[in-house]
Amino acid sequence: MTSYLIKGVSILGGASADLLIKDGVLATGSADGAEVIDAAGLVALPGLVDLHTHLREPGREDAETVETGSRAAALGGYTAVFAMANTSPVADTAGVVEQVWRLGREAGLVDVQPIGAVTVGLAGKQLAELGAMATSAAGVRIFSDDGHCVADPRLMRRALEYVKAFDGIIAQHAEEPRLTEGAQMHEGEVSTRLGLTGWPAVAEEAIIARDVLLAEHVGSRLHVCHVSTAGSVEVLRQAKARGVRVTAEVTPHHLLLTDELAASYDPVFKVNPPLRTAKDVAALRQALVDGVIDVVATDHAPHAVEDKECEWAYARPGMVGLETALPVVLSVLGEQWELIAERMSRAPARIAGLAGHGTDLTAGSPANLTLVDPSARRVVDPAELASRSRNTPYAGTTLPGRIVATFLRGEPTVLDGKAVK
Ligand SMILES: NC(=O)N[C@@H](CC(=O)O)C(=O)O
Ligand SMILES: [Zn+2]
Repeated sequence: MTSYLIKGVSILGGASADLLIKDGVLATGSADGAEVIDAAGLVALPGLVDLHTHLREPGREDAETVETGSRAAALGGYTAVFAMANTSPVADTAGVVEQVWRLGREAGLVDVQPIGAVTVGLAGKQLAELGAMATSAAGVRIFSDDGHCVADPRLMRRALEYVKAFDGIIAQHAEEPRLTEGAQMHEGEVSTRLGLTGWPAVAEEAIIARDVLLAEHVGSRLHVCHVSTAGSVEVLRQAKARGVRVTAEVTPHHLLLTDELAASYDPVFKVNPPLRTAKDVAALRQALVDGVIDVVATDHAPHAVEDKECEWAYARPGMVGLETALPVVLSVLGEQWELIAERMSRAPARIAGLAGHGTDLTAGSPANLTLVDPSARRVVDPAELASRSRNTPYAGTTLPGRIVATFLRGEPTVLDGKAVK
């Protein structure tokens, strides 16, 4: 195995230092024979961990595959991603989660950890084989019907009870379906002006409020996907203060973009939950700093051209995000490297119980890390994305930061800003 000496790097914004990688781990001692990487001006972060990625395989390999999504992830500085279960067939059996897990291993660019569905076929009627997925080779710990809400409270309670036995997590896409029928965007001033049916903030907040009570009652772990409203933040703040075992994520796009963008009628801005108001964006940013929101998760949602380049009403919701997540977060938080490492690497690894990721880059830990050039600026060009899909809301936008290199267990997956395979 090649050894690497990363010279003159700033670890999490600290003074310039050298990092030695030997046999896949961070090491001390002689750097003889090591390949030298000049990292002057670069910042080293633990490899990023994404709790919410849609890889579309099996079923929609025209939009993304485990391999193309893994490459996009590595280029974004990620060393692990959690693959959502809304594939076709749905990842609701040990067989499908093992298939996704195996495809991830074969691609070898990031650790792909499958998320299992909560209900059979995401239909919200009957619990899936959670235990069989947990004990499968994929070792599933997180379950989600994401794309759909587990709306039936009795089913949600049962799921929380079931996973408690093995300290599993139910990740909820919080959307009361009766309140979002026909919804095209956030319900508010802009939706009224545009004449589009709205998804009210309360449709998200009501489910989060219900679920934190259920999680508290059961004593089990709840994770809230893509929190998007100021009211949700307040519900979470209160629940956490009471000691409820709840964690939450926010996407980069909900930290930056607002519902005003829907006025363009460009479906690239159509996403679930929808882009909200500037007031919501401000509350989400504050919650991320406070820790009421634990992690940034991409909700990378690639879609084929025909599903996005059509009329707003017919377009599928979702945006790609793996390759722009860190630049967007940098533009929002600035160079707060400790905070970025916590919210994009350590906290997600800790929540998921993912060993070897989100470490503090000291000798002995697996060399899962990424090198970022914070002084670089990049104009986002959809044509340059490694993802098989092009539905980025940042086309033509200048974002700070460039991912220069990523290492997975000491092997480079990205060098000089390019994927190595
Ligand atoms: N976020 C989205 O708008 N879409 C996601 C599903 C989801 O995360 O809810 C998708 O699978 O496309
Ligand atoms: Zn969702």
